[in-house]
Amino acid sequence: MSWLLGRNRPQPQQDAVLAGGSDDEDKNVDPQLSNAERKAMEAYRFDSSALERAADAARTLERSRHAREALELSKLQELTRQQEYQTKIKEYEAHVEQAKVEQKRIDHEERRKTLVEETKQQQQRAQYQDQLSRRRYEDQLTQQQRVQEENLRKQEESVARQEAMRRQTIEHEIEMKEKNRLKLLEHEMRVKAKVDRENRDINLEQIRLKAQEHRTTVLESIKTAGTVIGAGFDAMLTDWDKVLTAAGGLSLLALGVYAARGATGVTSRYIESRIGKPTLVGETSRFALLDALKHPIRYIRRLTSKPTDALQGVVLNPKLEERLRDVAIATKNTRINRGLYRNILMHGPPGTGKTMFAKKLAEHSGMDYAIMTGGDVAPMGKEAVTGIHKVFDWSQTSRRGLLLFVDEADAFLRKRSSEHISEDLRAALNAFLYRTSEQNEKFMLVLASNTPEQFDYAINDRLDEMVEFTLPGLEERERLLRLYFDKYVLKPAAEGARRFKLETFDYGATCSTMAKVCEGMSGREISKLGVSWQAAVYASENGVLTEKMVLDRARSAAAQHKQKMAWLSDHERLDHKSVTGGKIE
Ligand SMILES: Nc1ncnc2c1ncn2[C@@H]1O[C@H](COP(=O)(O)OP(=O)(O)OP(=O)(O)O)[C@@H](O)[C@H]1O
Repeated sequence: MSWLLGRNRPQPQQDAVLAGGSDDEDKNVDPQLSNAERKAMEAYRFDSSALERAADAARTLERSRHAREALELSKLQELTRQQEYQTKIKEYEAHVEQAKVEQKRIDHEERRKTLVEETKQQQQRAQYQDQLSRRRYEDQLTQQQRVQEENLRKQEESVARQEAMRRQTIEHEIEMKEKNRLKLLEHEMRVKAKVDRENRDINLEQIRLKAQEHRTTVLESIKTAGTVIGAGFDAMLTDWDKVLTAAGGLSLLALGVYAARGATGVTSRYIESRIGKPTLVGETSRFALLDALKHPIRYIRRLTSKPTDALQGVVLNPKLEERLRDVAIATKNTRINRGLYRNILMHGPPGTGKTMFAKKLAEHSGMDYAIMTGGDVAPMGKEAVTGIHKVFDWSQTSRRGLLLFVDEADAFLRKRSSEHISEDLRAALNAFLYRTSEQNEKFMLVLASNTPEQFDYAINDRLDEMVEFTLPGLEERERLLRLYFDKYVLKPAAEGARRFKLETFDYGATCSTMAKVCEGMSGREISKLGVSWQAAVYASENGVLTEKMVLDRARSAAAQHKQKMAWLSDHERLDHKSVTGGKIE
């Protein structure tokens, strides 16, 4: 419609029209008027030229052939523009809706976060409250414990004071009694002395009479005996037959005595070589005839005893236990099948259970065992060879099969090339080698040594199995401590032994603590610790073994062990590494 109102017309023309108009108007304005009055008048003036132009245009349009189409077109354009506006409005509304949804989502998210945060804070608050209450409870417990300990201490002190008082009273009583007794004795002696003094003459007379009587009796007896023997001799010497008979009888009696003595010696020597224990054998489970007569019940019990577990009461590391179990099974089957026994070497630090296992092995396999010590061979000198042969002869006669355990075997089975070995020892070694050159179905040889590197090579050559016994590790120490705590403390306490009571504490935990303390100690040292707990109870005043006493003994044993290790000379450290299990502290 702008073209209709002439807005799109070129500006100069319009300006010209406006200017023209203005000129005409200026002509109509009174020249007498001031500028201000003129301006005020212009404000009320109406420019009708635009309306006139519009009317002209409308007339021109009415006259135009395309007026109708132009109007329709302009209407259409107007409609289109309105629709565009509507679309934009709708888009805008959609945007607004979306913004609202987004806002809602953000609000929801915010609320959720707030909720999570609040929950977290509540949890933290609850945890903190919980911690506080726990701490309060622990504090209460500690306080109670302290009070209890204090009470206990006071009670103990009071008991100790009472005990001291009681002891003082008893001592005082004893002292008084002793004094009274001495006074009484003195009085009695004094009275007796007085009486004696008064009766001295009578007593002397009595003694004199008794002595005279005794002398007369003796003289009478001698006189009678002399008369009888003299008469006998007189009768015998006058009769020669009686003399000859007496001489013959005496000679026969002497002969009988000597013959009997000789025969007994020969028989006993024969019996000893067959069944008697050789001097080199220190300990044996084999019963001699005499032992069977002396202890028949023990003998019968042993005959009827069932084989035990070879590792019962022996605590070793699991791998070694497994290996020894194999050895035990093999040995038992060898005995059952009358096979050839294998020779075993057990080496390792002292007190690690070598002898113990050897005995158990024999019991488990149903064999007898005999223990000899290598150190006993050297002092026998020239007799050593005979001694060794006796041991092997005796071993051959065992019906059940014999496990011959040679402890400290290195003492006489050392290298022949060594300068330290004497002639007698060399001969003993040769005898030993001779008797063990072949494997045997009568006896099993088990050698034990702390220093097997000293063995003669010929001995090494005879070994079928070598087993190393090591010092117990932490786990084994704990098992050993439990074993010996049970054996030496719990059992006697449970059996109600007199003056043997045990305080209640966590025994398992105490054993674990001690296992750490007793580092480096051998099985023997730990078993001795068990005995020392018993000694502690017997030495205590009230006969109660407390946890503190148990731990104190363990600490003391560990300190002693350290001291022993420190005493090892350099020579021992180098030569006897196996004494310390390779560990030198
Ligand atoms: N592994 C172990 N398990 C249980 N007890 C043990 C063990 N080792 C040693 N003992 C205890 O120590 C004692 C001595 O052990 P044993 O005589 O067997 O040691 P060893 O190795 O033969 O020592 P040594 O080389 O000095 O002859 C045993 O009687 C036992 O009480």
